[in-house]
Amino acid sequence: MPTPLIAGNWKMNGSRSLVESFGQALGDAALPSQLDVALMVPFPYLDAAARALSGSRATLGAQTLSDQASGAYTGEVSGEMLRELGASLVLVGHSERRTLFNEDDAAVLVRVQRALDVGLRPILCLGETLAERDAERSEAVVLGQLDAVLNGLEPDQRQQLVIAYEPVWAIGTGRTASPEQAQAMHAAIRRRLASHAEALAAATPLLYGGSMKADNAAELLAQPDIDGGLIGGASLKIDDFLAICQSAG
Ligand SMILES: O=C(CO)COP(=O)(O)O
Repeated sequence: MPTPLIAGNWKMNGSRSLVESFGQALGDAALPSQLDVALMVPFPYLDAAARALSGSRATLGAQTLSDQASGAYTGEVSGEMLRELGASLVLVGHSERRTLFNEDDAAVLVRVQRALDVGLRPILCLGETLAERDAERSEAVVLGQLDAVLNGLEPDQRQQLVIAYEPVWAIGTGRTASPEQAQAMHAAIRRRLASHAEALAAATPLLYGGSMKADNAAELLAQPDIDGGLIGGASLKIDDFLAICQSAG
């Protein structure tokens, strides 16, 4: 079974002082021994976060990366730059990137490949909209997003993936997927991974995201195929984030 991972996605929130507070609190916290913790902070805070988290077990991640390695792409940030600033993880294909920034499956695959090229571990985000769930297309949509990446990678590259199932209708809405709904999708993802290789299915961490909070985390994390969480809003409050970390122990 993969080591549980709790990753906080700050999105376009936070501040330099919040970075400092999290570094301090995560350094002081008695975290469960079998737990990986990560914070995905906005680009401008990566450098400060690398320093602030250096006395803690938490690793550092970014929220996206350019589909180009370098060059005349004003405003973009390359995977190599993220590595240089101390990131080891990067979100790819978050539903906000897919919807608001028009990143389709091909764009997601290129970014996964760019991340792998420079040694960043991609957290590949998958999820269906409410309309797709209501039309009973959830599994087809999510597995389609997954296949678009798996089929573009070599077997050794697939082993680097972390996968996050984040139903779009549960993100930032306070409406979480039920443990049964989340487990069912995670099991479907696990089966699809197993169709490539049993070892891949066994080793890939599958995170749930979407209104995961201190008071519902334990029930979600108790599901057999949920290996951790990708936390949005609750990752901006240190007490809530630490409580979720404790639930994963
Ligand atoms: O999008 C998310 C994490 O990437 C989930 O956000 P919330 O936890 O705020 O619903």
